[in-house]
Amino acid sequence: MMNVVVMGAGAVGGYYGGKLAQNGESVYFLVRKRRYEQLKQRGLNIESIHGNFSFEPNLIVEPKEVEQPDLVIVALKNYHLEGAMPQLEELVQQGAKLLPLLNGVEHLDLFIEKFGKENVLGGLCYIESTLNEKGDIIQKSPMQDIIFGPLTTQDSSFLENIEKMMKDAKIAVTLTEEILAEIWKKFIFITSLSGITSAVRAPIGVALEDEVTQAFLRNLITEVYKISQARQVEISGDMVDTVMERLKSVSPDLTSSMHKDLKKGLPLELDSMHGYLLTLGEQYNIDLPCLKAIYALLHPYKNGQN
Ligand SMILES: NC(=O)C1=CN([C@@H]2O[C@H](COP(=O)(O)OP(=O)(O)OC[C@H]3O[C@@H](n4cnc5c(N)ncnc54)[C@H](OP(=O)(O)O)[C@@H]3O)[C@@H](O)[C@H]2O)C=CC1
Ligand SMILES: CC(C)(CO)C(=O)C(=O)O
Repeated sequence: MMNVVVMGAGAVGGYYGGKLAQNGESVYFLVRKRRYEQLKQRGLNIESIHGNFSFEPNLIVEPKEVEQPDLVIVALKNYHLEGAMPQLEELVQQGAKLLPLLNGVEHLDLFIEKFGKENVLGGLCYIESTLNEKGDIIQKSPMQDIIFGPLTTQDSSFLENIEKMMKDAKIAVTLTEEILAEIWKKFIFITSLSGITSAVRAPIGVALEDEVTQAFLRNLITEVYKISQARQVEISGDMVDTVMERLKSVSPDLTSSMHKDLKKGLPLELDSMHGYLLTLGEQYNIDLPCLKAIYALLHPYKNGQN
């Protein structure tokens, strides 16, 4: 059995780690002091559209508490990464491979540079989950997909074991050789969705109902797609139409984790998402008026209000 470390027992890590632990996998939740106290006291409680569950998580505060870590599910916010790097480094030195599920692509370059492609898998997730004021995880929409894959040659049985472990835990998982394209497809989707829902301060249905806002959204998607093409990411089909159709097909109540964080007064992953795209735009000399507008509108709130 694999030893899985979940770094970031929040809305994403707590949910997926919880599903694996519930299914009898060996899961360690590497947490900081405040979350340690909270989870020790209350346990990990997941209120999910797929069925509620609660359990006592196996909490650790130091990487050395795991004898042989095989896989680290990294589910931190991008702005937490710097503080977490020494522990991630320790885990990699102990033999673990990293599977980041963060939104964005900037962290991937950072991980590859620091740890080498052979120690990092590409990954992403589609899930709408959030923490309530007690630290419990709330999941109201059904998606719970993880897509992952190798960035370089990897032992295929290791990858298949991860896939099987997740499937057995009823996580909708896809193992792909095209992980970079999948990461970019998610990036195009999420920077558009999070940008528009946060700027409008409403779920996606509101932006789609208004002709002017819908047209802005389409232009926003087009801008991010252009950057992916400048980066030579292979994405087949009409990505702008695909994203528009996907946004129209989801519940009008769907909103982004960025919009939820904005409402809670928490910091936003603005620099690693829209800010990062603007940096790439400058590099490739692409005009990005919609992205610039989104970035400017959200900038006052990027460090949170608490
Ligand atoms: N929520 C969602 O619906 C989705 C989120 N994502 C992405 O997934 C990533 C994680 O998001 P989400 O789960 O919502 O974020 P949360 O804020 O809910 O969880 C992040 C967790 O990381 C913990 N943390 C921070 N630093 C450390 C550290 N050094 N060691 C251990 N734990 C640490 C925080 O704990 P504490 O501060 O309490 O110590 C917190 O519990 C983001 O990139 C997000 O964009 C992707 C898809 C959907
Ligand atoms: C849109 C969603 C919920 C899909 O995973 C997401 O990734 C986010 O809000 O961060």
